[in-house]
Amino acid sequence: MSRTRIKICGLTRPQDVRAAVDHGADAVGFVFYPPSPRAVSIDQAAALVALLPPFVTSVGLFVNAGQDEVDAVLERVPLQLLQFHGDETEADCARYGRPWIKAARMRAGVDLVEFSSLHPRAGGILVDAFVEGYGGGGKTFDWSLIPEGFGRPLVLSGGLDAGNVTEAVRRIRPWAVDVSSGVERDKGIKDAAQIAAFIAGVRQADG
Ligand SMILES: O=C(O)c1ccccc1N[C@@H]1O[C@H](COP(=O)(O)O)[C@@H](O)[C@H]1O
Repeated sequence: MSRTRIKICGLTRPQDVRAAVDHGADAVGFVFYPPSPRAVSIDQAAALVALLPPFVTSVGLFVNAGQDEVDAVLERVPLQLLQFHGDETEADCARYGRPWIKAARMRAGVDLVEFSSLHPRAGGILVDAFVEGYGGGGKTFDWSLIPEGFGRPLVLSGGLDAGNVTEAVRRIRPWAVDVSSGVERDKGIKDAAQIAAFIAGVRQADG
């Protein structure tokens, strides 16, 4: 069994990028969704991505962004993976010639297999709790909505933190986990000790 990949999302400060990298994150996420308290400008993101060493993936998160908006970011920020967290169609996501993952907003009645069939070219399906405002809500969802043997790379997110991630990984065995609120001391302000504890919690489940 390979180790669970870890993404730390919603970084806004150089020291938080360094903490994520130093503690062993595989990917870091930057939010390009203006209403989010974690939103970064293009200049800010370019400076933060420049801090990343090789083999740590830079991820750009978008919510129902226009093509011009995404293109403007991609022109200046070397993002390696796109995360579409809104109501984007497969065609919307495929426009940029970059790999992407697609978020499913989970609540009772959502059929993940059907959702997945609508996004056949996404590199993975991220599952997050349905919240007003699209994400970053620090809310868990009913993990039994995830079918056993899902069959595609699954990124588990939504309300994960150092206190629940070990159980989550043991139970779901996702390809990766993604966390934002659960490693923060304030919105957009990460806490190095919580990042370290979160990553240790994942590794404990990996065995
Ligand atoms: O982080 C945000 O502000 C955000 C805004 C809009 C859409 C998604 C957002 N973040 C993503 O939400 C999930 C769950 O986050 P949390 O750990 O529950 O806070 C995660 O995938 C973030 O990447």
